[in-house]
Amino acid sequence: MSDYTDILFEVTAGVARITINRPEKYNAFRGKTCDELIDALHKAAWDRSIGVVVLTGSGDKAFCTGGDQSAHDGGYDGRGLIGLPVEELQGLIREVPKPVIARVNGYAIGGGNVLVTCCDLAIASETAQFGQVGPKVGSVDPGFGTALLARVVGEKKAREIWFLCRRYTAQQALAMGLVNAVVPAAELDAEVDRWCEEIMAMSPTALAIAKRSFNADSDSIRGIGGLGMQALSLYYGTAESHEGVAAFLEKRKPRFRDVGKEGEGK
Ligand SMILES: CC(C)(COP(=O)(O)OP(=O)(O)OC[C@H]1O[C@@H](n2cnc3c(N)ncnc32)[C@H](O)[C@@H]1OP(=O)(O)O)[C@@H](O)C(=O)NCCC(=O)NCCSC(=O)CCC(=O)c1ccccc1C(=O)O
Repeated sequence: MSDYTDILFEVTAGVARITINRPEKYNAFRGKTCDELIDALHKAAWDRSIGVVVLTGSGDKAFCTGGDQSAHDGGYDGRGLIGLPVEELQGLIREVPKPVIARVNGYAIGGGNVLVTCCDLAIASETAQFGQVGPKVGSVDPGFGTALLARVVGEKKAREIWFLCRRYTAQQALAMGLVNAVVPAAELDAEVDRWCEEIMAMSPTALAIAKRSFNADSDSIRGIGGLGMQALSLYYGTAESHEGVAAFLEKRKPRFRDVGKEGEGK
């Protein structure tokens, strides 16, 4: 695969930059977007001339806002259990044997926030906003999105993020350890370049070993994610989940408690 439609892929001075290029959808991903991201990450992973991967979104509104709700009809439009190979994508960000930096240029919401969580490092513009919205739109990311987030920001904060679906500023994300640095929007690229240059001066093998050893401690979460996706595919078939997607698309508040009785937690 090389003729990408949903992403951009460029390599400069050992840095692979992968950009989700769907600004009209606030860089939400559909099945094809995930497949292209997976393909580009594989390329970057095994090219020895590449030392760092930068993941970002195009434009200045959004880094990524998760699954494309307009491509969601009781499941998304691609392959896998829920029509989006997100667990493969998230796992691959962790498997790439070099640092992956999230360059967060705007909203990192839902699955976008999960991508930030999975990246090794994250650098945000002052205008970035973070949060999970699953319980508001009839979804959840029950793997790295929950359990790894808890490792990153702490159990109480992660539960707050998921249970209340609030939005957090870049400074709040910095304070909770979700990002490494916050800079004015105009300085984002220069800051990311600085971090990449420093990394490029390091031993690639030492970095790869360090990354894998960090991962070893949290790799069991991948199994939880697989189990969770199996449950999510059943949840997507319920009236409760359909109500969340419909409410988002119709720009109204969801009425979860008025719909069918299939789900738990009523
Ligand atoms: C991102 C917002 C907070 C922006 O809010 P606001 O500034 O008020 O602008 P809006 O008018 O809401 O949006 C502008 C414009 O963009 C469109 N848009 C935004 N996000 C999406 C999206 N995800 N899909 C499709 N379109 C989107 C929006 O419709 C507007 O278009 P107009 O044509 O101008 O009307 C806000 O938009 C927001 O909260 N978006 C919700 C994003 C969302 O629902 N994401 C999916 C979340 S599901 C989840 O979190 C589960 C977690 C997960 O990771 C996962 C796991 C397994 C499978 C899938 C997922 C997954 O992410 O879906």
